[in-house]
Amino acid sequence: MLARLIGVTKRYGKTEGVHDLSLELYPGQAVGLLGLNGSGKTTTLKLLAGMLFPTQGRVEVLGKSPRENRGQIAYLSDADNLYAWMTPGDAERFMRGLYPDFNPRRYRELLAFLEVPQQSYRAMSRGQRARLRLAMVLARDARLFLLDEPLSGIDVISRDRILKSLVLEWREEACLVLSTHEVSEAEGIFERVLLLKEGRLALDALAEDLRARGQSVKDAFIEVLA
Ligand SMILES: Nc1ncnc2c1ncn2[C@@H]1O[C@H](COP(=O)(O)OP(=O)(O)OP(=O)(O)O)[C@@H](O)[C@H]1O
Repeated sequence: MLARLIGVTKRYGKTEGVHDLSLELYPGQAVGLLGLNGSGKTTTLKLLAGMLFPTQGRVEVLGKSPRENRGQIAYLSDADNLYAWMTPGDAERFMRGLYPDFNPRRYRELLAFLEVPQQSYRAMSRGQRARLRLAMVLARDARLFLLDEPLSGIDVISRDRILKSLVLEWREEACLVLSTHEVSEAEGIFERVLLLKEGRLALDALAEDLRARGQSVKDAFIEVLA
């Protein structure tokens, strides 16, 4: 097992971000984290990344707290948060300085695959910015990848191409958790889907088990929300 949440509740004052959440993540898995707006996806990813502490319960990454294993975790927030002057080359130097596991060769392959233009962040479109931030994070050799709505702003044709390539060629040694509220996007892509509803884990299923039941991810989603 690579990471787990054990009975985790996170409260923000009176609001609950997640409630009594338990789940286990394994190497080689590409997991789709689904849910409506406000269902707790970002909270879950931040708890796993060690950016939030549980109000109750425990989070472990490789048997330690996420903070103790920070070097093994690659987290991509949903915020548009790079320096305006940074070009892809500057971003490479920045990441190399920060993360010993940053792989420059993979980064350059990703820049080409994601068609990131060689210009400053400020001059990029929203989708181009999302592509650059994705390349920066995926170029790491971390064990746990936590991507919060990484494709938001990217056009629908490219989203499909990027997601398929990312998930279907996922690395054996690492686990990917990718959040999206676009349920249709998860169809036929992820081997496992987690569905959050009002901060609770409403479904944790292997796609093949859903298929065996004759259910699509969307069917399961609608059933859970009903
Ligand atoms: N900093 C905060 N302060 C107060 N409440 C918060 C905070 N962050 C999140 N929440 C609340 O926690 C709940 C879960 O939010 P979260 O951002 O985890 O959902 P989400 O599934 O990522 O939503 P979205 O799809 O809109 O990004 C929501 O009710 C939200 O209002």
